[in-house]
Amino acid sequence: MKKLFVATKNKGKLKEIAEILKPIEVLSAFDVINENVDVEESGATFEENAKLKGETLSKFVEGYIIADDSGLEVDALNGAPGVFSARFAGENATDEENNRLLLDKLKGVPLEKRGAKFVCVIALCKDGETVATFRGECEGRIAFEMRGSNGFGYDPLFLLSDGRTMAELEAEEKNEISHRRKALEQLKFYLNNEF
Ligand SMILES: O=c1[nH]c(=O)c2ncn([C@@H]3O[C@H](COP(=O)(O)OP(=O)(O)OP(=O)(O)O)[C@@H](O)[C@H]3O)c2[nH]1
Ligand SMILES: [Mg+2]
Repeated sequence: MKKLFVATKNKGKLKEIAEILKPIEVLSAFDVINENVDVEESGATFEENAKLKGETLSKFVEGYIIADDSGLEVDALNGAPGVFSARFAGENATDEENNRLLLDKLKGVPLEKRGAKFVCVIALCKDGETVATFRGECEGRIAFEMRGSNGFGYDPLFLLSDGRTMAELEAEEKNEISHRRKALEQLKFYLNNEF
């Protein structure tokens, strides 16, 4: 079976990527390299950060590796937290802290002005270079309170058009519609011609 490394430390992402890419076998690059590699996500865009992570980690493994840089863009906050989504409430912030800060910043903002989207950029890399990048987006609104316990990150606050939050969806349902699914579909199409 085909194998693909993923340059992520985020277990939630890894699980979704593995599910979506089946039957390709997905392995975390961090499980097979011995060194302690830390990539500074200093890029201004999801594309830049995905490339930084993928290119750096590709030097430690054989063959193709993908990196996922993703986040939430909120209209009323001019696209924030964006590339800072994981560290919105501080460098080692928990999902709960990030969600609370987001609710705080949107206090008093009515539902029609709470538009937001999730963005996921996947970089496909090999031998220190990026081969291609793929972008997926998913639109919604920011809820007034957290609901649901599935998924990760901002899922409990991400309201879909059917009234449920992303965290109220079963894993399979999220993987049908998510930004990550949309980006990975393009990767799958690309790999079919390449891999
Ligand atoms: O509710 C969510 N549902 C999602 O599907 C999702 N995808 C991304 N995010 C948020 O955006 C950050 C990514 O930041 P990020 O790409 O730097 O990843 P990370 O630092 O968690 O792991 P790594 O892959 O860099 O190792 C994450 O931590 C989350 O806060 C999501 N939130
Ligand atoms: Mg990160």
